[in-house]
Amino acid sequence: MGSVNRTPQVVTIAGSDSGGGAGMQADLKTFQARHVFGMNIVVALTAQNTYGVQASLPIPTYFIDAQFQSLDADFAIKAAKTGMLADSEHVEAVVHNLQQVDFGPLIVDPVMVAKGGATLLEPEAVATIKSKLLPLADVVTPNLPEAEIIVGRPIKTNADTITAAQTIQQLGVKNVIIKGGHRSEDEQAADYILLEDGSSFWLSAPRIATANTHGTGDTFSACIAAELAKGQPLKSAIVTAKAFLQGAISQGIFVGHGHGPTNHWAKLSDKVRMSETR
Ligand SMILES: Nc1ncnc2c1ncn2[C@@H]1O[C@H](COP(=O)(O)OP(=O)(O)O)[C@@H](O)[C@H]1O
Ligand SMILES: Cc1ncc(COP(=O)(O)O)c(N)n1
Repeated sequence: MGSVNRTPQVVTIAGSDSGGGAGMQADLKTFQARHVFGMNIVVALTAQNTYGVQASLPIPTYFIDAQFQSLDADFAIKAAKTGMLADSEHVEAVVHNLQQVDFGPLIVDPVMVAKGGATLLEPEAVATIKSKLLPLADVVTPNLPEAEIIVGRPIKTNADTITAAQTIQQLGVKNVIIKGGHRSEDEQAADYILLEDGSSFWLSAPRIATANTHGTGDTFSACIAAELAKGQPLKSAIVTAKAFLQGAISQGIFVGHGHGPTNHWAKLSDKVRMSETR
């Protein structure tokens, strides 16, 4: 059947956000906006809104296996991303399944704590992510607090960011992106990218003063996966993701009463700048 499986297909392996702004809902909205066919493997459910996470429920791991098997039996998946993985048992289940399938390049967003403060990954699972999941990853996208936990030291300066990326690369992941969204004192939201070939660069865009940043990290990694599935080289996939985020944060939509989501209908921003140094 020559005509099937020509549409780029992408899967998110993540937690569900009932509020629709983060987690796999942000991923699926991003996939739709970037014109790829999105699928999902649910690892955990959350009862969540723009105020925070009210409850969460990991899915039994046999059901994670079942979802992997259903997708693998039918689709030609060209890129995958992970998000909320809950705990060590669920990280192990995802790793085990990823070893059985070929879903293309893997983007690991090492989600640990929601912006509202809720735990999305039990602290004991960080070691499992480091030793078992990161070696399978083509790209890892920690924010600054996640990168600090992975390397086990504070990241205060640009030089600290660069050495942290090198340390993370040594864990066996080819390409590392340390996102600078949390450095709120910076006028620019600057992300540092260290690629497999040893080259590196910063991607910056003007920091937007807004409370609507729920799901930014999910959206960013989902956009990279979407662009890779369409065949874009990694470097331009990352630049597109940054431009998508800048648009989605600056051209806000307003729902809920707390930290609102971003706008997945927004146009790509032209405010992203790439530089060798900061
Ligand atoms: N206020 C902001 N203005 C502009 N860009 C932002 C802002 N907050 C985050 N970003 C960008 O959004 C992307 C996601 O980063 P971040 O918010 O740090 O991720 P996470 O959701 O994992 O904490 C990065 O490219 C970051 O630079
Ligand atoms: C199910 C799920 N996955 C990921 C996030 C992280 O998003 P954020 O850090 O923007 O709150 C979240 N809040 N919920």
